[in-house]
Amino acid sequence: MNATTVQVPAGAGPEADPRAVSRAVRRRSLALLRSLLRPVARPVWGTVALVVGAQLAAVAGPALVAYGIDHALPALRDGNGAPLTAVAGTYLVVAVLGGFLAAATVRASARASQAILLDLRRRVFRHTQRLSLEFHERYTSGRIISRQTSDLDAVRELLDGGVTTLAAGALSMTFTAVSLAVLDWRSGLVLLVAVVPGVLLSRWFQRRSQAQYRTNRTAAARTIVRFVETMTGIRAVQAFRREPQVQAAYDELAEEYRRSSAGSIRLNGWFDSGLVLIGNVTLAGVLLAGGLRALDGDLAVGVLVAAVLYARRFFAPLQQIAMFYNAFQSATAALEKVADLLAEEPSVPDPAHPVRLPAARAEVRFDGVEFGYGDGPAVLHRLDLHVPSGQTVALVGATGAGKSTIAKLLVRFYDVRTGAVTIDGIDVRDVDPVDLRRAVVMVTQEAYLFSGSVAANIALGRPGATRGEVEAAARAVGVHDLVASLPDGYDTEVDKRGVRLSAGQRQLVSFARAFLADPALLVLDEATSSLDVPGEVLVQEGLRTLLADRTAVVIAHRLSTVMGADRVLVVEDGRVVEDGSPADLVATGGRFADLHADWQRSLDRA
Ligand SMILES: Nc1ncnc2c1ncn2[C@@H]1O[C@H](COP(=O)(O)OP(=O)(O)OP(=O)(O)O)[C@@H](O)[C@H]1O
Repeated sequence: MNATTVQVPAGAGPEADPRAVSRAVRRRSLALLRSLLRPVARPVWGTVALVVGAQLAAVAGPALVAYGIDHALPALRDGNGAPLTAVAGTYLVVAVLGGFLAAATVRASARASQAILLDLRRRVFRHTQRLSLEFHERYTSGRIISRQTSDLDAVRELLDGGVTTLAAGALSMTFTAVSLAVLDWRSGLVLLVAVVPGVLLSRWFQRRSQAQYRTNRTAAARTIVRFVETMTGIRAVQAFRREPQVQAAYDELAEEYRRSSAGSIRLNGWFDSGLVLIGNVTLAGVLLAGGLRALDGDLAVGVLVAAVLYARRFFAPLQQIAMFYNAFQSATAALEKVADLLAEEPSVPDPAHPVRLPAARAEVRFDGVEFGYGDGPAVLHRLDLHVPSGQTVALVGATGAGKSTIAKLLVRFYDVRTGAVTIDGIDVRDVDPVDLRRAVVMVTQEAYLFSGSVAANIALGRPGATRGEVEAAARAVGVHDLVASLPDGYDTEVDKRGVRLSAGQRQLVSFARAFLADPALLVLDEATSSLDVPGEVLVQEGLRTLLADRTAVVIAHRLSTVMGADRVLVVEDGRVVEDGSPADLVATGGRFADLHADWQRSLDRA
């Protein structure tokens, strides 16, 4: 989906009326805006007052000039300098005050806008993190990055001066027109006539730029999404030598982005030129009409000068308004998309009445579990399973059989369609999320390490763990010697700038992390990649320590792991087709016995 497509609100089906959808989207983004403004109401009102003050000060200038020319100068000629001193002093005070108010406006609006942005940035992160795995599989990382970067940037651009410029521009035009009408209504009429082409030109620009901006945003979003997706999959790109094709596709998108940006610059150019033309013609009109009347003695010279100054001022803000109108549009679109993201509900909601599970024994049951991903076909079909506390169960079966799905239901990455998954007799949907996270830990194949030290990565298992506890966990799973041999020992950085650990080493670090977490139920997706023999032995020993004294469900890829388990479940097409101790299953013959024989043969060959 591209960046500007209006997304269907949560719960609305594909048949929803598009107008109702866009109303819902707008309502949501307005509600978001209101909630963002509420905490900064005072600075916002302060900014409004400052903008009004600054514009009043600015509009007073020409009126003072008119008074100076028509009254103060003649008085001076008659020997009375007081009016001129007064008007010059007032002019100076107003000018200084105007400058002060303008500076104060920038400060006040920056304070409010930065507070709003901080709030929004935090909300987007907190919310995205809270959303369930199902959302993250659906919403590409490129789109999430767009929300956090270009969309928040669009809002920032508007808030950083855009809103105040728009408000100040509109106020300046209104005040100028009113002042001119009060000072000399005939000159005001000339201005009124000039407003007609001005409005027509602005309407034309507004319509064109709306379309143009949409094209721009789509092109920008497509470029970002393509970039992120290519770089995320860079291994596959390089492995399959797809660089030329990927480059060509990206070049095309970048060129489209350039073309649409050039289009909007051209449009702005036309609009600016049109405004300058209308402005100059208006000025000439005011000067001509006023000049003729001044020659006849019907209009004071000072008023004529002030009228010319007002006419010059009138159209000036339109250019800025036009410039920020684009920013305004893109910020509105961005805010809609961010509001849309914030309206996403986790598909795995926290329980309304959480049940505490302080000391889990981790007796696990699947009772008539049916499950499928999203609206897709069922992957598990009425699965019944009982794992007593302390048992190690190995799940084996062909790829796509449903092993990982069983594991993901245990840690509640997803909720079942029917039936229930229980731990110690409590439905996992009702267990207090904090207790569930403590009781059930999943170690995934990829053994993801965050940037930071090895110690910090192990300590993730139990926040607040001491260095002694981290080391003890590392010793237990047999990774201590390895860590100690790294350049900075436990403080060695494992991010891109630091040491790169091998797949087996990462696995051991993730075992240490899980050991430290000490969950009652460990769910482990064993790595498929085979290691060299010493590495393999280390990992197997680490695994044995990790699995001891707890309930464990292991998606096993190694014969040694399977044979070390208390029980083997053979999964086929979302059903458990064999269940028993490894030795019994080999003895009775069947799928596992065949699998065991295949495994044995491949080991003999190796
Ligand atoms: N996120 C997902 N969205 C939709 N379908 C999925 C998703 N993950 C898995 N599936 C489907 O569910 C079925 C079971 O997949 P699962 O990953 O549980 O199999 P598996 O036995 O763990 O396979 P493997 O050994 O290859 O990891 C497959 O048909 C797969 O296509």
